[in-house]
Amino acid sequence: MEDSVFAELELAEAAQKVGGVRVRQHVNPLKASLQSQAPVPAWTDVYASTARPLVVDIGCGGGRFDLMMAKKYPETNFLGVDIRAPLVERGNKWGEYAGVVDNLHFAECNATVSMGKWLKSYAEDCGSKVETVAIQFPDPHFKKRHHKRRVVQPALVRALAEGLTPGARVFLQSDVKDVSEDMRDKFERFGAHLFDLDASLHDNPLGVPTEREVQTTSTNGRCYRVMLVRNNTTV
Ligand SMILES: C[S@@+](CC[C@H](N)C(=O)[O-])C[C@H]1O[C@@H](n2cnc3c(N)ncnc32)[C@H](O)[C@@H]1O
Repeated sequence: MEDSVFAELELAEAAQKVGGVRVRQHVNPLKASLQSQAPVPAWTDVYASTARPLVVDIGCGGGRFDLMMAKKYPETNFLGVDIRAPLVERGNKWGEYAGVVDNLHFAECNATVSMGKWLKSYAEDCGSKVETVAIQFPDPHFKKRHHKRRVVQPALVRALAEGLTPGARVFLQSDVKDVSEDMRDKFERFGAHLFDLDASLHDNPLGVPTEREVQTTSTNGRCYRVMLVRNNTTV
């Protein structure tokens, strides 16, 4: 099943390049239309059980990581979040196609703006824990004047600090050293005393690579990985 699903994914992506609807490569997250709070997902509609812990993948892209994780860990709910609506729609379609729907959902939002309310809602409305938030290979926005478009901003660090309970993990990885250091620096500056550095990691502790991670490692590129843990200091 898994092989055929991923073969179909490759075909769909190839088809897009030869004439289907193209997904824009980049979206400017600072656009005025992307500054409002996105509606919180209707948790009881999108998951078969909301008693399960939640893993959130911010900037999920094509969503293969989420699909594979949801298949591998049926007792955990997975939420792939992306700012590009077509990727989110496609992710949900692939979940249905693969028969992985009970614990997998993709939703559109600008994470920097909306994530705080979403995390709090899962904890308060479902009474369940957000176990891990992953930010993997975020868009690097190399030019200095575009660094403010990067997804990890003070507002997101504060949202994670407020929305996560002690013990929750934040997993950061990038193939760009400067981006990795910038993410870590933002957590140190704006989440000071609220997150402990668990480890700088050689391997991906989640056990399933993202699309970008496969691309990087298959060309012998380096991945810079950090795991942070929310401690019990109150905000
Ligand atoms: C380079 S891709 C990485 C995709 C995937 N995580 C991987 O490792 O293969 C970065 C993704 O983050 C999304 N993104 C960028 N800014 C975002 C934001 N503010 N909120 C949510 N998603 C965002 C982009 O649309 C894109 O799909």
